[in-house]
Amino acid sequence: MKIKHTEIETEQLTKVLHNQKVIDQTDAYFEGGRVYGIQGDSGSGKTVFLSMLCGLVRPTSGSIQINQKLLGTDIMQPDSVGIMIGRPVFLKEYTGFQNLQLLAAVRREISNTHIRKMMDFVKLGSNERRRYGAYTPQMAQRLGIAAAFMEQPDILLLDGATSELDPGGVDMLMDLIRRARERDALIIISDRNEGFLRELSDEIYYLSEGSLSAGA
Ligand SMILES: Nc1ncnc2c1ncn2[C@@H]1O[C@H](COP(=O)(O)OP(=O)(O)OP(=O)(O)O)[C@@H](O)[C@H]1O
Repeated sequence: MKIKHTEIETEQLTKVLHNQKVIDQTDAYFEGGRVYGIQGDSGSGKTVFLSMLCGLVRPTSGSIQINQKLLGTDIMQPDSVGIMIGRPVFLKEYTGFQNLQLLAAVRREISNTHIRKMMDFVKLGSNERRRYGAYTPQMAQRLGIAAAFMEQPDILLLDGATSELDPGGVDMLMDLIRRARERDALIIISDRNEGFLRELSDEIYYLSEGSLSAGA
């Protein structure tokens, strides 16, 4: 049984891009069992912030600790993380199922049966033989969601995860996020769909001029 309680803490986190402080000396604390919504104008730095939390972008200065381990020094990425940032990237010649199998082969924690169940859950089960290259944008988004959630990660970072989804798809994603919260996952979402963000978030933060502030 998992006893670990997941925590992410940033201290004086700063990212400079093109002489602009996109993130500016930001202190933040996130913990498992909660959903955090990040709002902010286009270009305010939401993607950069989430990309730093999973080790995809290195901070200019300051630190990120995940379960007391320093990201970039003790660990290069979180041990257990599901990420949806930007468009999903998969191999075009492989089917969705084969793409998920490839990802699952890294950790070897889940079986083909589990992957098949996940494909069914995101409503791609009936398209098992279709190559990813022939997927519609909505199918691609659903496969990205399956990839992010299938190993039941401790941390979920979801940036624009509702884009391309129809209302049924948004409901499915909300269901997955709620289940993840129930098993104590730490979830941070940034999304243009404000209703989705407000409905799910335990806490909302606004990112403006490089700083996070608590929202209403
Ligand atoms: N790889 C990069 N190189 C240089 N500048 C970048 C890079 N990525 C982002 N930026 C800049 O950093 C700033 C923040 O971008 P970011 O994509 O994080 O904003 P955002 O809040 O996610 O926007 P949106 O809501 O439109 O997705 C922008 O000014 C952007 O131009």
